[in-house]
This record gives sequence, C-alpha cells and structure tokens, in this order.
Amino acid sequence: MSLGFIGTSILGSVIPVEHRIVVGLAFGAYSAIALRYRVREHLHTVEQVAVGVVLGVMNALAWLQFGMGAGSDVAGPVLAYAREHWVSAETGLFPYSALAIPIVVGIVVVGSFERRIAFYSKSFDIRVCVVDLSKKQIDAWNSRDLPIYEPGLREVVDQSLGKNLFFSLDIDSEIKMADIIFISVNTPTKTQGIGAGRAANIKNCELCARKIAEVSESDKIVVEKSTVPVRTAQAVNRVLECNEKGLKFQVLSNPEFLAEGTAIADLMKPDRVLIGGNQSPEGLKAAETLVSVYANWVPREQILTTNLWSSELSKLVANAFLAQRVSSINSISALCEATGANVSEITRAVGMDDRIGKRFLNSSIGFGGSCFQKDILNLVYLCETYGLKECADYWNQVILMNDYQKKRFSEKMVACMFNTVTGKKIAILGYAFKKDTGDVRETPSMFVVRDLLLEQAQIHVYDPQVKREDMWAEMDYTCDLNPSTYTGLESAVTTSPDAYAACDGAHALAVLTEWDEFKELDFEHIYKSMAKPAFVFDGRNILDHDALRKIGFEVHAIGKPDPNKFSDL
Ligand SMILES: NC(=O)c1ccc[n+]([C@@H]2O[C@H](COP(=O)([O-])OP(=O)(O)OC[C@H]3O[C@@H](n4cnc5c(N)ncnc54)[C@H](O)[C@@H]3O)[C@@H](O)[C@H]2O)c1
Ligand SMILES: O=c1ccn([C@@H]2O[C@H](COP(=O)(O)OP(=O)(O)O[C@H]3O[C@H](CO)[C@@H](O)[C@H](O)[C@H]3O)[C@@H](O)[C@H]2O)c(=O)[nH]1
Repeated sequence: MSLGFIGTSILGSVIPVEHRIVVGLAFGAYSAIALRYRVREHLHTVEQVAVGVVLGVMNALAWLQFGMGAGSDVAGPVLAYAREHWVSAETGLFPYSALAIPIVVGIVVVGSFERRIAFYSKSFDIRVCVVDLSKKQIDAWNSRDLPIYEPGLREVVDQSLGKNLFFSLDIDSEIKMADIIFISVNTPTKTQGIGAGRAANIKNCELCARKIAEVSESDKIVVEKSTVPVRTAQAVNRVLECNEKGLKFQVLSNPEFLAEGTAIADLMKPDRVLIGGNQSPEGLKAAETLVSVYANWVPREQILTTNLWSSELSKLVANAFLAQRVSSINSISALCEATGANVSEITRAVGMDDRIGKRFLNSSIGFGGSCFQKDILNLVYLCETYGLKECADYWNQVILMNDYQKKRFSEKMVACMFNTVTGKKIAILGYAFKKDTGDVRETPSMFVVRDLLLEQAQIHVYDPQVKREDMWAEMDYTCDLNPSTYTGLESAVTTSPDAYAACDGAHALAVLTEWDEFKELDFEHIYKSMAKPAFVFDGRNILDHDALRKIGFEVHAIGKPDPNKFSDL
C-alpha cells in the first residue's frame, strides 16, 4: 500500500499539471479499492481509514492550491516559497528532491502502521474461541461488563471480538473445530480427601481431557495451560489415548506466567514462553507448531522448549522462588521493627547487587492471590509424595512466614490501639490482593479483617475495584466467615463508597493494597474527621510517614522503625 501510494505520488508529480486530474482520479479509485480490501481483511480499521481520508483530503487541497497557484493566508507564503524555490524553471515540474520529505514521512508513518497491522493480521489468521461451562462467565465476556478488571483488557477484547475472538458455551462444536486446544481450567488446592490442604485438584483437567477424547473427530494438539503438578501430562495423555476413534493427540505443557494487573503487558512482552513436549518426532513437531503461534509476536530466542516434566515443574518453581523472595524480605521486616533498621534501605542495599536484583523485594502484609500459596502447597505435596521431607519443609516455611506476617500485622494493630479494638471503627483501604485488580482470592486484607472481626471491631472497607459479593464469597470459601459462623457479620463489615467515608470517625486506617490513589488522599482532611489519637497502619509502605506524623497521626509501617521507640534514629 505504501509503495503503491508513493509510486502514484511520484507519477503524479512528474506528469504535466493539465493531466494530473486523470492521475488523481486513478489514484482515488486505487485507494478506494485497496482500502476496502484492507478493511475487509482487518488490516485497517474503519477509524484508521477515516483519519487517512481526512489527512489525504487536506494533502490533496494543499497540492491543488499549489498546482493552481492559489493560496490561503496560512498556506500562501509557504506555497509561494515552494513555487519559487522548488519548481523547475525549465520544465515547470516538481523535482524529485522536493518529494523526499513527503516520501520519508509517508514511509515512516504508513510503514509503522503497516508493521503494526502486519503483526495483528498474522494473529487474525488464528481463530480463538474461549469455551467455559459457566454461562455467567461467557455472557459477561460477550458483554460490555467484562468479568474481571485488568488494565488494557477492554481494548484487546474490543479489537478482536467477533472477528477472530469468540466466547461460547458450545464446548463440543468448538472442540471438533479446533486444531489446538488449551486446557486453562482452575486447579485449586484440594479441600478434602488425600492431600487435602496441599495437593492440587486436577479433576477439571481430567474432565477436559475426557471431553476432548469423546467429541473430537480429528487429531489435535492439547496444551496444558493450567498450573498442574509435575507429570499431569501423563494422566491427560492416558485419557486421550483411550479415545475410540483411533485419533492421535499430542500433549504439550505451556504454563502461563502472566501476573494480574499487568496481564496484557506480560502477554505482549513475556520474559519467556515455555513449551514442554514429548521428545518423539511427533511431539517435537507439535511443539514447533505451538512455537510458530507465539513467534507471531514473541522473538524466537525467548521461546524455550523443554521436555514435558521440566516445563510443568518450572511453573511451580518460578512461583515458589518469587514467593520465597517476598517471605524472605518480610522476615527481615520483623527484624527491622525490632532493631531500628529500615526495610526500604535494606531492600535498596541488597537489591543493587545484580545477583540479587531489585524486583519483587517489597515488604508487605504478606502475599496473596490465587497462585502463590496454591502452587507452593502443590510443590510441598509433590516433595512429600517423592519422600523428600526436607525439601517439603523448606518450601513450606515460605507459607508459614507469610501466615506469620499477616498475623503479626493484625496483632500489632490491636497492640498499638491499647490492646483493644472492640467496637472501634477501623478503615481498611484496599481489599484486592494487589493493585490494578479486583481479585480477592487469598487476599491478605481478608486475614487482617478476619482477625479484627474476632476482636469485635467495626470494619469499613474501601477498594476501587473489589465487588462486595466477591468479598463475601472469598471470606466464606477461605476463612469460613459467613453470617452463620459470625453473627452480625454483615453489619460488622461495611463497604464504603470512597476512602473519606471509610475513614470518617475511624480510630485507625490501614492501607492493605498499594492502590496509587491512596497516595493522593487529603490526609489533613482525613485526620480532622477521625477519632483521636488517629492511627495509620501502612501495610504496603506507600505513604509519606514523616508528613503524616507532622499532621498528627501515629504511624506504624512494615519494617519501619518507630521513632518513639528508637531515639537514636
Ligand atoms: N489467574 C492467574 O493470574 C493465573 C496465572 C497463571 C496461571 N494460572 C493458572 O491457570 C489456571 C486457571 O486459573 P484462573 O485464575 O483463570 O481460574 P478461574 O477459576 O478464574 O477460571 C477457570 C474457569 O474454568 C472453568 N472450568 C472449570 N472446569 C471446566 C470444564 N471442565 N470445562 C470448561 N470450563 C471449565 C470455570 O468455569 C472457570 O470459569 C489455574 O491452573 C491457575 O493456576 C492462573
Ligand atoms: O515485592 C513484592 C511483590 C509481590 N508481593 C505480593 O505478592 C502477591 C503476588 O503478586 P504478583 O506475583 O505480582 O501477582 P500474581 O498475579 O499472583 O502473579 C504470580 O502468580 C501468577 C500465577 O501463577 C504467575 O503467573 C505470575 O508470574 C506470578 O507473579 C501479591 O499479594 C503482591 O502484593 C509482595 O508482597 N511484594
């Protein structure tokens, strides 16, 4: 397209003025046909065409003015300059050199559009259909109100929905049609039976494999996307092999490494993509097929291929290592509070050693989310199953340290408030397990709230994204807290429309999720509205503690020395 555009422009410039109308009409017809094709093939959006048409018309008018010698007040002097300096006196034509600027601009602008479009057009070759048993989920994905909050997700869905992205309940038909099937179902920690509280429940993966074996009518690649115990692919393969039509399936492991809140960025620019497969010629061929899908947007050198078991286990190890860093720094935060050292200074000092690195060393009230605890427990259980007790104990300590950190925080709150919070209003700022998500699975805030409720506090929660029903559901599922186990639960926990309402009349405020908006609050105003002494408990170390103390707050933060306790600071 750019070459066609540039070529026609050059042609137009060397043809005598009186014939340019013919070239102009030909160029217009060429553009209309080419653009219609590109919109139909999803290479341009209608909006891009609209912008292009406006720019094109402006360009054409400027050229017309130039060619006819007319000039507006603004364009006139520029055109006069151009006529005087650029048009050849002998031929009356535009020299090639004068075309350099529009050509270069054209190549850069249109070319960069095209590279971008080429990227998406490759992806459009692939039809993706997400199927789920849950009608509620599928309806939400097809609506304006997506079932999860994730920055940038709306745009990604809008771009492809109905073009090459579909959400459907028709699992059987979609299995039949697919060449590659990703199993991405939940694999929660077992709640009963053998390994309860530690082993991952892979029942849903097996059910998917059975469904695929039952309804498939052609050979397929089946990809384990869910996080699973090592050697799950063996079970999936056994089930698939039992199909009665003699179909051949190749099972691959392709664990997901995205984190919530940064999911789109992680998807577009992953640190690596891991694909594990059987090392037979068929297995290697299947792995190569999946590699070629990712290679549409991920550089090949970042796509690793391994055997099945290394891939499955790498996912658990990655999460265990990440969580271990959080528990390690959290253990040091307790030592800081006891000695007068400052955990932020320690993080900076040790993180500048390249071998340690700066990332994932933020001390907090503990890690939460649907993955870390579940996956470490999964690893612990695997170690136990293989008789590796010392290894199991080692990784279990990461969880114990996390439990300790959550408990330590709520106990400190009670201790600071004169050993009682009974009947006191406490504002909880942030309920999601981290910022930029509305997810509350295993959120550390919930454990702090539970501890404070058991001390008979009145809790007022504000979180910009968490839905009230999700808060109740998770409290029930994970903490067994519901109106039948805690009388008056719904009146003891209020959800507030904003941080100011939550803090109004409160004895303390606790920041439990690191939402950026909490840093911008008017703390002078909040201080005036609170009961005195007014306590701040910063569970994420995001506030300016010196400024808060100047206002009059009593501030306690994770791993930060208390100036009242250490006179030598
Ligand atoms: N959430 C994350 O950020 C994340 C990141 C990396 C890996 N993972 C892993 O991905 C997997 C899924 O996690 P999630 O957070 O999306 O879980 P989720 O519970 O949010 O979603 C799982 C979905 O699977 C559906 N489902 C269950 N059984 C099914 C079946 N037999 N057929 C069709 N649909 C079925 C459920 O209805 C549900 O909508 C887990 O193994 C998890 O460890 C999650
Ligand atoms: O320095 C840190 C970093 C994180 N956290 C906490 O750790 C938890 C997990 O955070 P994060 O890892 O950013 O979010 P997840 O969405 O749980 O992502 C993890 O779990 C996913 C599911 O397996 C993996 O795909 C990701 O790679 C892995 O980072 C959250 O409560 C964070 O607040 C800290 O306390 N301090």
